[in-house]
Amino acid sequence: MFWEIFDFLSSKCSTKTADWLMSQTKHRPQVAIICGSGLGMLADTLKCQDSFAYSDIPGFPQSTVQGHAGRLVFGELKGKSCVCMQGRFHMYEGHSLLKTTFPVRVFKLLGVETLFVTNAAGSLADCLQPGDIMIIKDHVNFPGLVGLNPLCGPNDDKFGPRFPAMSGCYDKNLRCLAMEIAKQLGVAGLMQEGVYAMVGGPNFETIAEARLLHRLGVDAVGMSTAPEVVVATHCGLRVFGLSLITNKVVKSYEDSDSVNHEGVLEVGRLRSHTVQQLVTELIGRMEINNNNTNNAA
Ligand SMILES: O=P(O)(O)O[C@H]1O[C@H](CO)[C@@H](O)[C@H]1O
Ligand code: HPA
Repeated sequence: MFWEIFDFLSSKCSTKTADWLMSQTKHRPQVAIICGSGLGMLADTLKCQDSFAYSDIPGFPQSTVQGHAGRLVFGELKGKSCVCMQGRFHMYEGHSLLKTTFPVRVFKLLGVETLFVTNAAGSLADCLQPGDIMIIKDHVNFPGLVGLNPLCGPNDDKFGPRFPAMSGCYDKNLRCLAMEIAKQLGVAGLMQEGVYAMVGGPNFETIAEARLLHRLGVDAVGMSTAPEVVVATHCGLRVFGLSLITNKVVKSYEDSDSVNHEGVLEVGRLRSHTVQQLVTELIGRMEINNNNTNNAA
């Protein structure tokens, strides 16, 4: 009974939010971008902007983390209609996973076909340095593996199947195109593909946890992204993801370094221009399949 009411309300709520947004803006986005910590400037490149504070959007959660402004910005980038979240929601803020991923379903209802996710992450791989940009090839959803998954509860068949496949959830063609663009921009030296892992946060990892993640084959770790990608893949969106490496995760008891959120935001500011260039070029050059038939509407 609880789940039925919960499911009914969340599905109704995303429709209400999408309808409200469509009544407030003429933009009909094909691409949605979620900005990670310190990467909110991606929204500044959009032309002909319409923007809304999350607090003014019916049903939208609120951002509480520094570096996440809490604005939804519509506009155009290289001739493509886009919507950009300047600020995402994290499980550690106390949002349910359904709330955390709520905007993704709203995007689906708006007609979005491709989701760009960006995040700040700590590197475990020795070859990834602060300032490098990792194209996400795959993820390990640690909360999801123990049942903290936004798709738990009754399945909403309007959005997707009960048991969605997650292999190949980061689109291969977009990953290849991104690498090609990086070469043309002369920043290929900063870029490589890797595996992102989501942990619950909000504390950064202990040394033992860092060593465990490293041994498991994780290249970069953060506290977001996987739930958004799971929900996007469930409802048939194409996904492209970038992690900006903001720090090395401490893996040695001899190492006196320690990570903090200010430092994470600072690297975001330093690399903002490159991330912006990559995302803009990729959006400009990618083909839109228009396969969002919007069955969920
Ligand atoms: O994943 P994003 O939102 O980019 O932020 C990352 O940076 C914050 C920690 O500094 C955490 O929220 C972590 O997930
Ligand atoms: N760990 C987890 N999340 C993060 C990190 C990290 O080292 N850096 C940025 N977000």
